[in-house]
Amino acid sequence: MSFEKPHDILFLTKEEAERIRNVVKERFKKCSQLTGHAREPRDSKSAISQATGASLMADMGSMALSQFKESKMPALTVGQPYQPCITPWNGLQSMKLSELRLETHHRRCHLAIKRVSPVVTHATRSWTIVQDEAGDTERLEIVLHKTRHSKEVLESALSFILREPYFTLTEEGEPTLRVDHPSDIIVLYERENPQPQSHSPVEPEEAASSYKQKGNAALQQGNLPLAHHYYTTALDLLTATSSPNPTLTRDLHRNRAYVNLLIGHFTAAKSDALSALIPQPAENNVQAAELNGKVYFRAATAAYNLRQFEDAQDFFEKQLALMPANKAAASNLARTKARLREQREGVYDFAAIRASLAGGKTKGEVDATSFVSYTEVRESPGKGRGLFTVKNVAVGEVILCEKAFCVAWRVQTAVTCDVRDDRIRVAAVGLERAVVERLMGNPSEIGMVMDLFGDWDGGAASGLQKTVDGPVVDVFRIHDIVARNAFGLGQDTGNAGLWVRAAYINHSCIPNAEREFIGDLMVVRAVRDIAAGEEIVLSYDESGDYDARQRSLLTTWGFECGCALCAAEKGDEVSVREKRKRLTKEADDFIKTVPRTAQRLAILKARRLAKAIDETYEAERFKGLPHLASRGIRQWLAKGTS
Ligand SMILES: C[S@@+](CC[C@H](N)C(=O)[O-])C[C@H]1O[C@@H](n2cnc3c(N)ncnc32)[C@H](O)[C@@H]1O
Repeated sequence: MSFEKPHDILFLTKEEAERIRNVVKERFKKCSQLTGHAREPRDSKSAISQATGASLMADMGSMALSQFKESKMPALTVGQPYQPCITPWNGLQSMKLSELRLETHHRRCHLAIKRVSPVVTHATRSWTIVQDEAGDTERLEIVLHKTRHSKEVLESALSFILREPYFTLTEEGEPTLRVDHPSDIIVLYERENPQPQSHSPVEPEEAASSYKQKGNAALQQGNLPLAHHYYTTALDLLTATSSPNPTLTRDLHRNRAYVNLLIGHFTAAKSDALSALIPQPAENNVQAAELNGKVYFRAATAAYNLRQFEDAQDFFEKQLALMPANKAAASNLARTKARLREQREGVYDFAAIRASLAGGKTKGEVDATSFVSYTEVRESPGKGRGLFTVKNVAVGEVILCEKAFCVAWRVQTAVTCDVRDDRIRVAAVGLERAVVERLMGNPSEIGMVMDLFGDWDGGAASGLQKTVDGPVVDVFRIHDIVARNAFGLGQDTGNAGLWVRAAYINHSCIPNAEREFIGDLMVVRAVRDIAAGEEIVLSYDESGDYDARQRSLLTTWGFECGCALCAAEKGDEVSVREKRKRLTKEADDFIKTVPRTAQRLAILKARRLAKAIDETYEAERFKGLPHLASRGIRQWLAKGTS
């Protein structure tokens, strides 16, 4: 079984890699020379016209402005992490563009700005020209996490607040305000203060009612973030009154629950739905029963998506009690019970799950959940934490089934140059984006993802997940976590995902388990009997070539494997390794070109090749150890002659 991550396969010429490294180094040099220098004012007219032209070119798909012109993939520098702002914006001091200093994080400050040009959109970054109240203009760029709810953040409004603005240089050496962490930019949908100045008790309610109408209109137009904003503004107005109108408050919560479901904010959707319940309505109150039924459906759907199946079952049952003829409620309840069986007992209908994928009915996200109770996370000496069994598991038995936390299909990738180890890699940036977006919408899940292993620990802000301005997700931690914990999905090399339980499984070249994927459900099975308390180990890289395997483990995962097989292979003469490599290549080419229904002569050749590879493993030193290099040809033989 392979643990290969498609996004780590990189085909760059030496020259191209060197060029990327030089661009990065050049920028660093410039940045450090300019640190703390005062900002030069920009000519606003020419900045706006430059952005307008660039936006047109970007829209036309022109690559002329891409910083790495020859590279097919966009390039990013990684490894200069800084923590997101953790102070609410109104606790930060206001500053002006004219006060910006180069290569500086303006801690404890905020900038209020408005957009004055179109947005220039590239694959991994978007930029625009902004103006402050003094009329000064500057460039503003969002790197990677530039969309929310499939909309460009910079295009979603005209006014923004930047918390603790970072002023730096682009790869081309142009000064820019740069946003990495999505929580460092606050979108202001309206410039006016929604809080009425009058003190009459009726007015806030009228204003709230009008915001509700605006929210409904935005919802009808499909502008979900704006609808969410209006409902929230209305609720804030009502909460500030001494006796908020209960019907209007419930209407707003019910509507916002719906929007939250649509934008994938399941924690908030559940809480909104429960706040919209009409308490103890009369039994013959048909309208109340209908509204409460709707609300239970929304709470149940949110709980289902949060994989809180006990709650989902309870809410669907309550919906069904209020709406006995509702067929969807009955089938949703049955689905929820099936999830509970999977979660509690590990009982899966794998055939049905496979069938649900047939004909490309879904992208691959199956309706199933995780079963983890045969395992626990513990320290694994020399390897950080690991996943251990809590009971004896027989060969072939399922140890763990896990539904992906997040999957990116046909994942977008980018070349990264990591300044910490000067290595060029390809990162699954599409998966990073999807994880960040999921966490920004569901802060209750931040802790379990941030607990995974990554090189950047988040510094002083590592435990913080929320301020009054909303969730805080450190994108640099997510980058490192995805780099060390994501898997490609089986043979389909275009997809990648994050499984937060399986992410604790360490590597061994002599694994005791293997995994397969049914859509985004990972199924881990024992390949030999495993005793209770033993560590589960998978092979991250199955290459029979010792040097290639070590290189991949070191580059992608940051460790040198010390298993018994590696120790034995390390002792091989270089000439033996070379011979094994040559024979393995011959075997690989043979497998690729000769069909499994092969004739006698081909079978004889395959046997000869397998034997020759096996003979490169010295019998005494490799006693009891697998011969990884001959595995491919032996599998061909097993299938071809069966
Ligand atoms: C997917 S995580 C596995 C869980 C991780 N050990 C933890 O503490 O969260 C992968 C990381 O675990 C460590 N690791 C995995 N297998 C290892 C091994 N055989 N020897 C040393 N470190 C290993 C490496 O740091 C690697 O980048």
